[in-house]
Amino acid sequence: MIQIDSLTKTFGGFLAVDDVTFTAQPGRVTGFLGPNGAGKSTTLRILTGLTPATSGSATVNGRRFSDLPNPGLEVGVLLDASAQHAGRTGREILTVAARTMGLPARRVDEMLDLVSLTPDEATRRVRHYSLGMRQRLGIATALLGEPEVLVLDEPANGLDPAGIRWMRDLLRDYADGGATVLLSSHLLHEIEVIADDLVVIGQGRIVAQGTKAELLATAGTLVRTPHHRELATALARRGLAHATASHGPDALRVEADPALVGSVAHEVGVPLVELRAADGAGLEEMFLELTAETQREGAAA
Ligand SMILES: Nc1ncnc2c1ncn2[C@@H]1O[C@H](COP(=O)(O)OP(=O)(O)OP(=O)(O)O)[C@@H](O)[C@H]1O
Repeated sequence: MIQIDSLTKTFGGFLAVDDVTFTAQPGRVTGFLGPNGAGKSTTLRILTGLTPATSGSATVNGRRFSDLPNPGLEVGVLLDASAQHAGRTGREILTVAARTMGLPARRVDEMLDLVSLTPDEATRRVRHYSLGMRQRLGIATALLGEPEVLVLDEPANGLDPAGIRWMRDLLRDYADGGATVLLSSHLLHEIEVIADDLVVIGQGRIVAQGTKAELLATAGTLVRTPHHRELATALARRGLAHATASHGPDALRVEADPALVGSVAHEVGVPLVELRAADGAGLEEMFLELTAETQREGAAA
């Protein structure tokens, strides 16, 4: 289990992580989501002992990373796949890591096999690896000690669609085996399919968290009508929050259930083209709205 408790980090006067609290549970994949610069990597770097916290705490199985006697056996970490020693071969990197953790040499071959790096690729120097191969090697290193906890920063970076599917299945199986899996991404759809729980961060602060099902439920209702202005006015009169949805100029996303939205439309005689619970697309919009202040392109403005 991972516990982040009132975690705060400032760089000079800049507040990068602001009183962040969440847990990632065993047997579940927790997606840590937020736009660029939201504070995800900083949180994960504190969790894995690479950066000190300004205040608050981050623990793995109840202990700080720096207090774990043999961290690789308890927590597998993949933060920056490009940070691996470029002059070593993939096999050498795994062999050194296995020795450091006191693991038998056969684990190296098992891991190479697991991440589908061929014997030829394993003897190439990492500087000649593609980003996808580096991610695979990073995953192999993280899983070497069969840790109960996995922490991965943007693991899908550089992977092709088949690689993304492979990574997703691997992490799903790992969590199904009882492990705690925490992974970050700035792309909702990348982790929406795999995450059981979501923690959404924007400008260093948690803006939403819960199970995916809960967050989907709060994504509200998608409604389409040619008379969207009249409907918007009627919804506003009832105090129901709504926003234009990206499904088209005639679409609204309303923070209420479909039955209520339908009855408001009926009251004001507005015909509807579509009325349904907002799905993943609704979640995407909610994510954009929640983190709007940190969207550089003003995507949700
Ligand atoms: N060492 C540092 N010194 C100063 N500012 C930093 C430092 N590390 C991170 N920051 C700032 O803290 C903020 C959060 O950065 P962080 O890397 O945690 O974001 P992120 O959510 O991981 O973003 P991305 O999706 O782009 O990786 C950013 O504004 C970043 O510039």
